[in-house]
Amino acid sequence: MTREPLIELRGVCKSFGDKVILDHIDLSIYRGEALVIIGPSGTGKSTVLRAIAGLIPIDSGEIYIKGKRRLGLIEDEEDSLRISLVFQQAALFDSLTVEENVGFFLYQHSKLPCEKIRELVEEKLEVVGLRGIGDRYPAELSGGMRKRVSFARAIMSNPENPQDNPEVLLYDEPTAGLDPIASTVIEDLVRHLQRTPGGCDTYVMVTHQQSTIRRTADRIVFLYDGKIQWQGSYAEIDTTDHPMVRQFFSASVRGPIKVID
Ligand SMILES: Nc1ncnc2c1ncn2[C@@H]1O[C@H](COP(=O)(O)OP(=O)(O)OP(=O)(O)O)[C@@H](O)[C@H]1O
Repeated sequence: MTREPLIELRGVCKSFGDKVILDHIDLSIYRGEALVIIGPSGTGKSTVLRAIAGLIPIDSGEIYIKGKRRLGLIEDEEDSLRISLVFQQAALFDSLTVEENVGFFLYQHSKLPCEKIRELVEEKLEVVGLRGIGDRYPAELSGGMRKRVSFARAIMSNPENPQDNPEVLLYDEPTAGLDPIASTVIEDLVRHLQRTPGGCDTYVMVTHQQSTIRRTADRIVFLYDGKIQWQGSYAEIDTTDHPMVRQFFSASVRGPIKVID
């Protein structure tokens, strides 16, 4: 029996001006998968995430969500699954409390009583290990805590609309700028959310950090020059003789990847 992907990109192309960023990308994401996209800076990794999220239009190709072709952007139509994006910066509203930030979607889009929303927020804060901080403001938190608050917001769901529960999380460099220990906390949390009811079992992540790749990837895709150049597991990084992967992980300036000055 063939599994149907949750999300499928077929021949996706995207240029900015005359710069081709994605050149006929084919990529399938299956339920329960932990997919990590790697590659040199400026190669289009975040663009892939934003295309999957429906935040930017693609020039050509097709994106299928649970087998149904997406025709516009996320704001134009209802996807049959909710995709949540966790940005590199936690992107919290500074003037709102943690509780108001995490519950933002429900305060805006549901008729649930405030008391119920507060309870749901507290449950999600507990999942990310931050119980009892709902009254604080983002400025009072460390960078790692702010990230975890943004994770809680991403997995927020509405019990009145279970179809709104996030089924895919997109993480854009969740450990960028964090020290190694804070990174470990986030990496553990990513895996924890994947395995915990009330979390989200499928994710696609972009990261540059080797520890994050090692600890959070089931499958890795290597993007360069508009194309997926290589796919494999973390263990296969050590054994592959693919020249781009070798160059990337040996941090060499010599090889097929052009160094941008
Ligand atoms: N909205 C936009 N308008 C014009 N150019 C853009 C836009 N978004 C991205 N780009 C360009 O597309 C290229 C790919 O950007 P993208 O952010 O996807 O790369 P990336 O692989 O995620 O990079 P990094 O690892 O540095 O975060 C870059 O050259 C970037 O400047």
